[in-house]
Amino acid sequence: MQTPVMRQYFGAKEQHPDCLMFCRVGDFYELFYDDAILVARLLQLTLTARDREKKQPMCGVPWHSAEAYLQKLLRMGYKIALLEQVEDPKLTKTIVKRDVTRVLTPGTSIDPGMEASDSCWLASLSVLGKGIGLALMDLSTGEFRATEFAGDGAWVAATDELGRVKPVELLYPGGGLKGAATLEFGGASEDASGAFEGIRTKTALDEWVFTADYALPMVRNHFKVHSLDGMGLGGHEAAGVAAGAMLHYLRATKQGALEHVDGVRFYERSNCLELDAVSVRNLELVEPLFSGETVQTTLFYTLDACCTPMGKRLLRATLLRPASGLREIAARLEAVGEAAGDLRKREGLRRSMDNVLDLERLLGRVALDSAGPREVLSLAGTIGALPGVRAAVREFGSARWRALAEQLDALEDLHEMIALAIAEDAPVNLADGGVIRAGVDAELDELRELSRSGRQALVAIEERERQRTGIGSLKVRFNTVFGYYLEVTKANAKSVPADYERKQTLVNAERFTTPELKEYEAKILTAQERSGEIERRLFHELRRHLLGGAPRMREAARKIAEIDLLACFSHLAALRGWVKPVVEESSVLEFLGARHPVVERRMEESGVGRFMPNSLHLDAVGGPSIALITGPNMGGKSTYLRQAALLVIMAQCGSFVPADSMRVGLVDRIYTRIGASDNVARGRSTFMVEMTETAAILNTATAKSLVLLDEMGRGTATYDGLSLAWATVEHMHDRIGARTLFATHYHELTLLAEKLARLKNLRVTAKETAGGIVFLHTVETGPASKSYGIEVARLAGLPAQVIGRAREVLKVHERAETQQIREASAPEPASLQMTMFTPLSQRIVDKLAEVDVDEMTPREALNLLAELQRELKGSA
Ligand SMILES: Nc1ncnc2c1ncn2[C@@H]1O[C@H](COP(=O)(O)OP(=O)(O)OP(=O)(O)O)[C@@H](O)[C@H]1O
Repeated sequence: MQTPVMRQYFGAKEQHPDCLMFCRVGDFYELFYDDAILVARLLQLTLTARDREKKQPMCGVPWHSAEAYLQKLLRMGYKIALLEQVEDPKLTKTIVKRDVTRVLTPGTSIDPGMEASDSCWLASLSVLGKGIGLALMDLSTGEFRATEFAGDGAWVAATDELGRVKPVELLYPGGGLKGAATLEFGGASEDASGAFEGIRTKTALDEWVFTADYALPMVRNHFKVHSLDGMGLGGHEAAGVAAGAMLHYLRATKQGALEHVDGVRFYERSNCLELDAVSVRNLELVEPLFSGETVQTTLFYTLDACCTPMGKRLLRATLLRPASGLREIAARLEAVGEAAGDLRKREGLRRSMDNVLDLERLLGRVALDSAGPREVLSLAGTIGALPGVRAAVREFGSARWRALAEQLDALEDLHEMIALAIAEDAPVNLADGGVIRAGVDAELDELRELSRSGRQALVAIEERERQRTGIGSLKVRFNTVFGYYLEVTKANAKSVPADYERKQTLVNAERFTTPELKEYEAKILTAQERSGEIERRLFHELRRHLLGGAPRMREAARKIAEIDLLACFSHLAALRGWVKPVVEESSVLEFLGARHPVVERRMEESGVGRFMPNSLHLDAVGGPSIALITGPNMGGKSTYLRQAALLVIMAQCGSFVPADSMRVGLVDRIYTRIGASDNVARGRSTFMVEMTETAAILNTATAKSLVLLDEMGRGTATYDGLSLAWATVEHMHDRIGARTLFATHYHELTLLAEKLARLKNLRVTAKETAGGIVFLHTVETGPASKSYGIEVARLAGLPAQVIGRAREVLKVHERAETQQIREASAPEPASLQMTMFTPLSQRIVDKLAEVDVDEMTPREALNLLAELQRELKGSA
């Protein structure tokens, strides 16, 4: 038979089938059945059972230390429902009522171990007609935004955005995303579904949640507006629906009133220098290429000199979405230049932010009702620093600094509100008392006086009783179970007067009370209880008032982030001697004496070597638009390619760059096809991944894009790879005209320079010395010499005859190949196929050369003939 608790448990489990049910029983959270088996294994807890037959497995964690266990499970991607006792067990005669008071999910719970610079995104994806809506929320800061994708590439663009943002949890319509995608977007869905694999927690919601009729009013009601136009969501129904479904989910999981979520912003992905998920990963903008590697390889790490968590988060977001407007970039660069040039003012500004803590997250904690008195004091401390920041910004004269000083609300009234209400030495927990300042509430002051005098009276009683009984060690003590008592050691128990009433006997001591003590106890405890109530009421009133100012605090946080980011860029520019890039409306990409910011810094830190500066000049109109880079392995080709992209990203973010000079015409999008991907784990071959990425580039790059292609074609047979690389370069040159850097091992491609007017050959240089090849890492004009392989072999000690013979063979091959390729690069594509590579005929020739005709029977000769013919036909 089921016990009442189990009945409650099953009822709750039925409503939250996808959650681990943590059921509060006394001082424990208990888990039952499959949940218990799973959690015991995951958290290494002891599995017990409710019954003798062990048919009802269970395990539990102490309630007061549950937090750490919950966080562990959330990090693993699980969802948890808390089935709490919702009435005081002391006040009920029957079974205590239990309800699910909160559902914790990876996207809705705030991980205290989260880095300040990290965001924890909950994503919601809607499909409405041909449009896809995406909403994103970071509950810890209240950041809420939405966007929309339409047209043929919608599905790919949406999944790409998910790949960039990397949400921890995704909400989607229960009918299944893949189904919806196939329905609406045909073949694209196959690829797109891959992007979801990286998201650990996927939560399907009923499809009606994602309808306009339900979801749009949800948004309007939450923000108390009549129309969504004001938030930029007018005309973007799919985005609005995604946002509404998310609010539904937050309500269903009982996340509270969410006062800090005070608006949802519509954003356009195309309003910035576009970086797809592949490039973000390849360029290691915010995360190392392979998880587990050190973060020091990321651009974010190299550029993070921010003073505040808001600044760090904005830096990260900015690297993922660099600006694409000249005016915006110019304004930032001007501000950075001014602050970089004035050490005193710049340091003044950075120091002014020393006491600025995580304003957004503190506000988030206040809104989610998890902030204690100390955190409210931290909030006050942070707000109190704002006037100083504003004054420091006012020192500067450029337009952006002036605008920021103007717009930064120093929130003096909110600071005063907290400072007047909360005691400076307030405890961590509200329940400990002493939170509200004296003078705020007359009744509270009176009650405090009462309990203070009560306690004084107890001291007096202790002193008097010691005199009276002659027991020097007699003490008045308190504990929550027995209240106040007189404690006397066992040895002295015989000296206790008759009017003492025994309360409790311990091993070494006896505890007593007296009518007088009882009277004081009642007084003190009532006063304390009452003042606790008043403190709670006042604290919650303060919280409500503060939340009234939430939109202003969030706005101030945004301004601080901008100020901090500009200060960070200025600091790096000055410290590292970086220069201001010229960002213009042209088709040029030019840098002189430039360095890879991450590699250079790592070399400096390790004290090994020095980064060799290098230069580049490309011009999509008129000048060379494609640089073909050849040279030995380890020569620095990849570094050179990435460096070009990183400098463009930095410049368009508004940062100075590590170069003697740099000029760049606005780039609309950066494409990268770099090295072997680790997508193989997802079951697609390296070559397939490579070609998919190349296809995306060839289909969507424009004359304003920057394209990096590194070792294209390596994943397949040499001839296939070379042909594809060859055709790709031609297409980039003739049809797209994007500024392109193409690093390759196919030496044959360098001959393309004779045919393509806007292609130039560059080589990374190396020098042969007695001790081996020394990489100079300089980039020069011209194709690389081909014989590095043979040189390496010589240094490795291959016999001189072999090296000599290899040189001869190489020469013959080079001569023949050059001739063939020249012929192949003539316009007719058919001749390219036939003359350049003849692998099949080569195989037939090889086979014929192998046979000894004298040893063959006529039958064998005929068989061979048939076999060769089959091969010929099979390949036709
Ligand atoms: N300009 C430079 N100055 C100093 N060191 C450099 C420079 N460029 C690259 N390096 C260093 O040389 C090494 C090889 O660079 P990189 O990986 O770019 O070579 P690669 O030519 O792409 O090699 P592979 O063809 O094997 O991929 C790296 O460790 C890098 O730190």
